[in-house]
Amino acid sequence: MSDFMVHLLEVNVEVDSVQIERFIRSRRIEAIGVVKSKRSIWRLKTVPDFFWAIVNFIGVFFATMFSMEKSTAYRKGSGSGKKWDGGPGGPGSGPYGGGPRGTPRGLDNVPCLRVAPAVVNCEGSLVHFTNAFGWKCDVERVQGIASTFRDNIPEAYIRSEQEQPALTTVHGLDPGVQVIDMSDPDQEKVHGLIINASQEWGMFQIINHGIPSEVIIKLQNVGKEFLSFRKKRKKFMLNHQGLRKAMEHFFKKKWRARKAGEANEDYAKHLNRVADKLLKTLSLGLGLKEHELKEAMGGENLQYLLKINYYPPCPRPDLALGVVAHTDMSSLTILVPNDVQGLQASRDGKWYGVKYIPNALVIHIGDQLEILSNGKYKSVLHRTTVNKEKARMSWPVFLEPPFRFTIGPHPKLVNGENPAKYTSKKFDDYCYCKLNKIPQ
Ligand SMILES: O=C(O)CCC(=O)C(=O)O
Ligand SMILES: [Fe+2]
Repeated sequence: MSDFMVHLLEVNVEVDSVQIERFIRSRRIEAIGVVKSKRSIWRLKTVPDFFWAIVNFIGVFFATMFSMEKSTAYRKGSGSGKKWDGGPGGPGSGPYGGGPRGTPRGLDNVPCLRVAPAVVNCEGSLVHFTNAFGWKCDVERVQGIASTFRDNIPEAYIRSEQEQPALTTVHGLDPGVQVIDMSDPDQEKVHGLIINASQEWGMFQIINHGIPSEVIIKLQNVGKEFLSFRKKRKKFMLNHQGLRKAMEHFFKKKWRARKAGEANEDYAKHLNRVADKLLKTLSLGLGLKEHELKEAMGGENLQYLLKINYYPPCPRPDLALGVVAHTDMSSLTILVPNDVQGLQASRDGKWYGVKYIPNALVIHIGDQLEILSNGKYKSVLHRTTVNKEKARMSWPVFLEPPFRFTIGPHPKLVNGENPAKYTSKKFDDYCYCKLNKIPQ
């Protein structure tokens, strides 16, 4: 345990995450000096997008778990990535050079979700929210709304007819998102399926991946435990140095804090292995050497961010969405759901339910991988529905490049015949543009 670090970077309790995410993200970037111009989130069009009680209530980052040095770099937003740094485009400097602008599938037009460090204070129907740099905002608690409405929901949560799950979900025979058995002795076949699914859907599920079910159950229990910790005031602050203390504050009892840390550590170790395997396969699928794709995402500085989503029961699951359609800004997202069906993937403009399979991991290709692969792999458009009786939860881990790492189409995939379809830029700047709907 000595060199192990779990970073509790955030507790966004019971709030509409989009309001929060836009707020923190913009401020955060300003604060670390990436965007030099004085941009204020409030000057941008922050039309709050009301999800049905989507909650990113705790983000446990175990990215840089093996090195304090790396974690400090991460905190300062200066993850190494020297090799690709100095790519085109300066901080907040308008158009980025190099390669044609715009993206074939319109990554620009797709919303995204984001988490970041914060302190949250619940008081009555409001959440007072303060980010790591001291900026504050108040957000209404959606959990409160969930408990006051029995048969209907506030207008703001009713999605348009083009989005309502009851009207837009495909039912029937379509095979949907592929389920891949990682233990199949025919590994060539496994590789082929992964590569194909990443091109066609941008999403697949893996079973027999080698992560013991107890490890997954323990991870889930940490989130559930937090949920059952019902207090008027939940306050928690990121603390890189005093992590153990922070955990103790959060879980109140030392043994609980230790249990939570160990659960994440265990999961992180296993996940690392699964991720490496997937990235090697995806690298070969692009005609690169096994290690080249991971290297192009930051190599050993690749960040692992765990988020926990909580969706309370909703009286009108036909009208509302858990999270609206979005693509992840990550390179790869690896998600564990609970047993309440809800995740949906889009393909050719249609929405398909992703079948819940006990112990399966749902793999999403994220924006950075679409960019790196110059469009060969597809960042999957996905959303979640909610349930009338049951709360849904999910535990996605986002594999992301360090903030200051430059991502663009891999140089080996670009030539006269295959020009770059995406501009290269630092991951931080990518996120800023996407969150604020600035063309990439
Ligand atoms: O809850 C889920 O299954 C998906 C959540 C999600 O898409 C996200 O957190 O980015
Ligand atoms: Fe997502």
